[in-house]
Amino acid sequence: MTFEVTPGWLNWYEGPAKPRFKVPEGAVDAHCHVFGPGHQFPFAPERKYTPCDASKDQLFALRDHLGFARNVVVQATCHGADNSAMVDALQHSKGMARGIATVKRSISDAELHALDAAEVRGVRFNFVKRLVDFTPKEELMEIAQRIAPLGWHIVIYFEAVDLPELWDFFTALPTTVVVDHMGRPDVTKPVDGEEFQRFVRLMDEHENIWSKVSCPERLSISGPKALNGEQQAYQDVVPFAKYLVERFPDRVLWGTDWPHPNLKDHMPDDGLLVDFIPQIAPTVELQHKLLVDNPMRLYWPEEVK
Ligand SMILES: O=C(O)c1cc(C(=O)O)oc(=O)c1
Repeated sequence: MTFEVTPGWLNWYEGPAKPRFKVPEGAVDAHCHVFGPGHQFPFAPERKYTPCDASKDQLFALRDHLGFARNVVVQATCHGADNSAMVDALQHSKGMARGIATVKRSISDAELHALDAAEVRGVRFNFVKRLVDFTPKEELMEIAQRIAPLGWHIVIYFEAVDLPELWDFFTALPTTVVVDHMGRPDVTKPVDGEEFQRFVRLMDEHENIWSKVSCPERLSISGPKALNGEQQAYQDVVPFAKYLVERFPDRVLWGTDWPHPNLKDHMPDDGLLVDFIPQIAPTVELQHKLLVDNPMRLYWPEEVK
């Protein structure tokens, strides 16, 4: 099957810079995706966008180039609840990748156990309306109750304005909960303003809630863009991510978000995205927690003494 990409689609950046920031040994890129390839793993009929291909081999090449050791591959919405491209990536990673799946309520216990055997460690619940159709909360809660005994966790993706309405549901989830991209704050608003502080309170009051301090390229309004060697990219996002890293050092994760679905303005140089890390995690200790200790505890606990 061949697919035509969504008009205006930006392909991931080829030939990224070698990062100047040397990530610690054993670092984990805890949020990335694979897309297809479409001829091998067709995109889902219910998808809201059709991306370019971004294969597991291209992902692993990027991992090595950036100096990372491991990946967490998050099911992209363009594959719906067909996790085969993501699982195929895990199975070819030599144990160096874990996965986050999307599942429907109709999934059987045997299918869940097969995903577990393939090193899937969680499910993603997506509330971003441009990406997915609505799923009733009772269906999601039923899935949550079924995956909890596997020791899995739940990844949630939502926009900051929707947090009040989703608060009760999120805080009732029975597992560790990981928020994608800091709950997508509006970075034109102040860090100490009501909206971001609501998110901080969510993490403050609920010790099972973690955050990915990822996607400055998605959230930034001011730039500058991570292109052409820029070492001070996305200045307006720095205070938000740094705040979370310093306040919740043991509950933050970082990921490239490669291949960066749905960016409209520019495609960042992933090498320069890595150079963003010391802006938000300014000490060696914070960097080690963010890139090694925290993701290892969540995704490879059997290797953590
Ligand atoms: O903001 C997005 O467009 C986006 C989309 C997806 C996905 O389609 O799965 O994942 C992300 O992490 C971010």
